[in-house]
Amino acid sequence: MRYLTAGESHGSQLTLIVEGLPSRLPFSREAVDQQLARRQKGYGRGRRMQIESDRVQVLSGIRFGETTGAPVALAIENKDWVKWKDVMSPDSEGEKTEKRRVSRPRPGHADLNGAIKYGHRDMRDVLERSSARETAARVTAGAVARQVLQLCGIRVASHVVRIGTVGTERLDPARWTAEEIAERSEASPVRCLDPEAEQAMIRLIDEAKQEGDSLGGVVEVIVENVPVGLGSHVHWDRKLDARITQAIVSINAFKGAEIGIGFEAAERKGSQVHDEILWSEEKGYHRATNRLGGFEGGMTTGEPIVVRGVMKPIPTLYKPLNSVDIDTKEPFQASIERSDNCAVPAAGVVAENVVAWEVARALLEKFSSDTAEELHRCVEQYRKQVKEF
Ligand SMILES: Cc1cc2nc3c(=O)[nH]c(=O)nc-3n(C[C@H](O)[C@H](O)[C@H](O)COP(=O)(O)O)c2cc1C
Ligand SMILES: C=C(O[C@@H]1CC(C(=O)O)=C[C@@H](OP(=O)(O)O)[C@H]1O)C(=O)O
Repeated sequence: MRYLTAGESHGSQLTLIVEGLPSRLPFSREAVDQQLARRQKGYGRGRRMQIESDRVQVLSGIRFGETTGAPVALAIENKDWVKWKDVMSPDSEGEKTEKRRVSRPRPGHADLNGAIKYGHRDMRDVLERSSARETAARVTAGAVARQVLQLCGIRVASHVVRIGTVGTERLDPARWTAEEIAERSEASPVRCLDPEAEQAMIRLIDEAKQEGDSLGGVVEVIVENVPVGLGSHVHWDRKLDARITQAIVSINAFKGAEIGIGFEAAERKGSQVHDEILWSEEKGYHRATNRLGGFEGGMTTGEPIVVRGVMKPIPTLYKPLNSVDIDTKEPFQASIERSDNCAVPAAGVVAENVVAWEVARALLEKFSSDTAEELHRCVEQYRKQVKEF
């Protein structure tokens, strides 16, 4: 299974093609729209989110609520486009307008590097595509992938574990199910499970906004009921933990990812890191702990996948940073029209969906899956086989 996205932030729409889905998979447009709506929420978002109301349009590959096995083409309209039609015109006869031309690169964005690399004197040709607007298409891909996961009883959830200096304790996995995490985080404006930390995070976002500053943070994604042995130890690019961390770091503004206790493993002794193996009639093989976040040797262990991603603070600041105009080579202080000042809660939804995609992709690689029924049968049979191993 693979996907491609296309589209600019202020162009007419985002386009997504998903190829390799099983046929006869029930497809719910409402479930995709639900994920899109979740991505638009979260305390700290800017005015653009009041303009957009993302909904998926199905162009091909689905008939009467089921996949046919053909590529699925989907689109999400950019409502803001009506105000940008002349600036974003694809017609060669269209006037290459000076209006909205960008000659002032914003620190922390792709503007300057992209302009130098692709030879653009108008950095709009870079920033339109580098914008995190594109994450709406990636959430759509993840929402489609979740329909594969749902068929196999695999659940995905996420929550915010840090914004700026305010963080929460690690979850006790025995206490929290994916369903509870999803429910509780959804009820919180910052998608945090701890009510005290939630209030402190909100205060921090308000303070940063008043100062014209921005904030980053950390999100955690949990995937439950994953079969043992997704991914592989035999080759670097088949290791699922590596694919998942790449997916996380590919989200705009994400600078790192860790599996399980991640960087904390460096400080601990081996006996405090590795998860002892147990067996019982009821559960089959399982682990006493899940410090390694559901992975050994690039393969799933059957314990929940636990992955965290760190997001840098939003680079566009109302408090201006120094930069250099590429026309005059003169220094200037960046001024802005609108921006998010914290997008960590929204980015958590993106993280959740890119992880869902990678898990579904690994599932379809492992199991025979021309039809949804075939995939379901193979997964069930394998789960039985694992228990009898
Ligand atoms: C959901 C989401 C919303 C974002 N919103 C903004 C924004 O409003 N303003 C901004 O400057 N950056 C925003 N960003 C971050 C930039 O897109 C990102 O920092 C930039 O494209 C440069 O990429 P890099 O940080 O990965 O190097 C957002 C990121 C995400 C994931
Ligand atoms: C449009 C979205 O996020 C945008 C991501 C973004 C950036 O620079 O990444 C900048 C802002 O866009 P604009 O400059 O149009 O206000 C955000 O609103 C979205 O998440 O759908």
